[in-house]
Amino acid sequence: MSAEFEMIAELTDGLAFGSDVRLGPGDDAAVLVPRGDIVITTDVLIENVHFKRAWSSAFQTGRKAVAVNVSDIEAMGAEPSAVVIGLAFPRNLDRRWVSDFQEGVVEECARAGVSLVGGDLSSSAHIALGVTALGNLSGRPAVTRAGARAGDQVAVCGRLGCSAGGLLVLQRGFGSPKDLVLEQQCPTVPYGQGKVAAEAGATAMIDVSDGLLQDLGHICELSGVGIDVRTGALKIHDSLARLAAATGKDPLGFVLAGGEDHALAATFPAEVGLPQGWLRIGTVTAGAEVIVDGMPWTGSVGWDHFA
Ligand SMILES: Nc1ncnc2c1ncn2[C@@H]1O[C@H](COP(=O)(O)OP(=O)(O)O)[C@@H](O)[C@H]1O
Ligand SMILES: Cc1ncc(C[n+]2csc(CCOP(=O)(O)OP(=O)(O)O)c2C)c(N)n1
Ligand SMILES: [Mg+2]
Repeated sequence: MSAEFEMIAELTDGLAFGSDVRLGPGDDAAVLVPRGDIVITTDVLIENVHFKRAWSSAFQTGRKAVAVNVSDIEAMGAEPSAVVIGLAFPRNLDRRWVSDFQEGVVEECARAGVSLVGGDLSSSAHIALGVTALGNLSGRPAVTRAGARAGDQVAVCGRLGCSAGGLLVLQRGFGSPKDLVLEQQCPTVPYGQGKVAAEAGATAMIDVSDGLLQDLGHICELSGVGIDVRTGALKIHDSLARLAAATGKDPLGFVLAGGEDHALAATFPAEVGLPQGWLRIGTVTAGAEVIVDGMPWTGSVGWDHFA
């Protein structure tokens, strides 16, 4: 067998599949049994842009590749079902990196409740990952970015600011606070909460990947509304407060604009009781943009690949 096919056989040996997988890896394409409308999303992760081998283990990178993609499925109010992963890496990369990466992929797939149903391998100068995730709506409508209405509550579920704090720690050559670094190496996605929010009546939803203010701005733009964020309602994790104090930074900067949180942000009608684990952080207004404590925000709103 060629080295490539041997590797594929190793990577796909012993995978477990959900009940909606008719055919997994090994053929030209996988076959899934849909439950209602299907949602599909893709994100690439590039070495030295999204992760560094010196900062994250292969296992953590495998987990992150799945987590950041499934997070978009959650944000549509869907139940994650399957992922396919394209993996390109240098010919001389230690094969151990690839097998550890795959262990991380399999671990996160189990946490997220998805089946790995296919992929692709290629050689390349740097490690590049392309992940596509699918989810089922089971008869529910998708929760888009376009449904927020003035008067709605704005709420989040998940951790804000920790991943960006961890990035700063790593950039400065440190390894602690450990909880922040772990969040950067692989964000904690609130799996299952997308469907919970949808069933609770969420009117719009997004996963926070580029920074809370920037991502809430997408809801404003597509819903034709404004959002007023109340900073007093935001949770600032203890270790983030310590990092901010030690580096002379405003902890709110991490929480409002850090990015890679993969928390869910959603809007709910005013009369709805928020599901457990969701924190109200603001209100949808009749305006047209995101404001903070009633004022325009002059700081960074988040990550831009091409700025
Ligand atoms: N190269 C592309 N071709 C087609 N659609 C794209 C492309 N890049 C991004 N999009 C679409 O633009 C929207 C915003 O993309 P992005 O900011 O990456 O969203 P997210 O933060 O949810 O990953 C998504 O609906 C995505 O599918
Ligand atoms: C080596 C390295 N440098 C910088 C970052 C920070 N960073 C990279 S991408 C990104 C934003 C999220 O990525 P993106 O590709 O925009 O995801 P999407 O919004 O499409 O889900 C951030 C904060 C990082 N994680 N690793
Ligand atoms: Mg994207």
